[in-house]
Amino acid sequence: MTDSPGGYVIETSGLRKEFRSRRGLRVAVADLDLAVPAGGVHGFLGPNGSGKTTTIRMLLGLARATAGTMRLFGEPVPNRLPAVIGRVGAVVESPKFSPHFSGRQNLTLLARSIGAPASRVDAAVDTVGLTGRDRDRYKSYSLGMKQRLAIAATLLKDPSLLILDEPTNGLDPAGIREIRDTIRGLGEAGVTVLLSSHILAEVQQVCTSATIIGQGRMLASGRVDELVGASTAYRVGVPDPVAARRVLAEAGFTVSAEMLVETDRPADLTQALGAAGIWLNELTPVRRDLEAVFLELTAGTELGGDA
Ligand SMILES: Nc1ncnc2c1ncn2[C@@H]1O[C@H](COP(=O)(O)OP(=O)(O)OP(=O)(O)O)[C@@H](O)[C@H]1O
Repeated sequence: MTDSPGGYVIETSGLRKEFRSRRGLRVAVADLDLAVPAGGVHGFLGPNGSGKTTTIRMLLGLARATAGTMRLFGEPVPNRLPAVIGRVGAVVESPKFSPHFSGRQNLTLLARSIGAPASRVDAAVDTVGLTGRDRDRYKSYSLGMKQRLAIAATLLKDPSLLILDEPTNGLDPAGIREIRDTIRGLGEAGVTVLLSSHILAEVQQVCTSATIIGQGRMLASGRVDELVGASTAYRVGVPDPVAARRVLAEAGFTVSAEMLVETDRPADLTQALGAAGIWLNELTPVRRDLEAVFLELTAGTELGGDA
């Protein structure tokens, strides 16, 4: 739940971060307006170096913004961070667990140190699917299990916002799937999750909404189905593709080699063909996946430049 009047759990406005070094000024985040709605899993997507970690670090008070404003649960941060941080769980860097203790022992120690009830350990272990392996030593865990334990650690304080920075980095497909299932479960349980990632397929499967950034700037934001559906291509099947291609070109449509036409006016397409006496035997919408949208939007933004 959120106290924010706009219903957003995370809001930034004109957020900017500059790094100064001997090599000059590097703008890591520029004029970023982020709005993460309450509930569900929100993807925070961008190529390497696009400013995701820097944004998250600013939200958590780990880095100072050069300009702009930020709110968590409607409260301005970093000023009011102490008032809201108890409701925020975050996995930004690899947490330090003791390798010789079991996952459960690590969690129990942590729960004690933050004053969380011991009963939360059971709930956290269960939520991340570590039940049955929780009494094994941490050092025997796979990378995926270690990452799930890191998420379990953030759940000890029963957060309503969970911020995960590239939680599947370095995991194999099975590990990625485990984390994905865990995150999906958390979203379904009513936790708002900000999931930073550059793995598109995973985000598309788990996120309800997403923000795409490139070179620290917002490129697109909205519900995943809207982002993906913003552009729909149609596969056109006709008995005479050569004639159809000519008619469609004259009507102002661009037709790909595979007879795909990108348009939001399929009725105009059928009308143009029908008027020329060409009747369709197929008109299939082909939705792009998030990866295609992402690659298109972020083309040329992979290399962070010095300003
Ligand atoms: N402490 C720092 N000093 C100087 N430059 C920095 C610092 N931290 C980040 N940067 C630069 O800011 C830009 C954004 O980096 P950031 O780590 O936020 O990107 P990211 O989207 O999280 O990337 P990745 O997916 O690789 O983790 C990069 O160009 C990076 O080199």
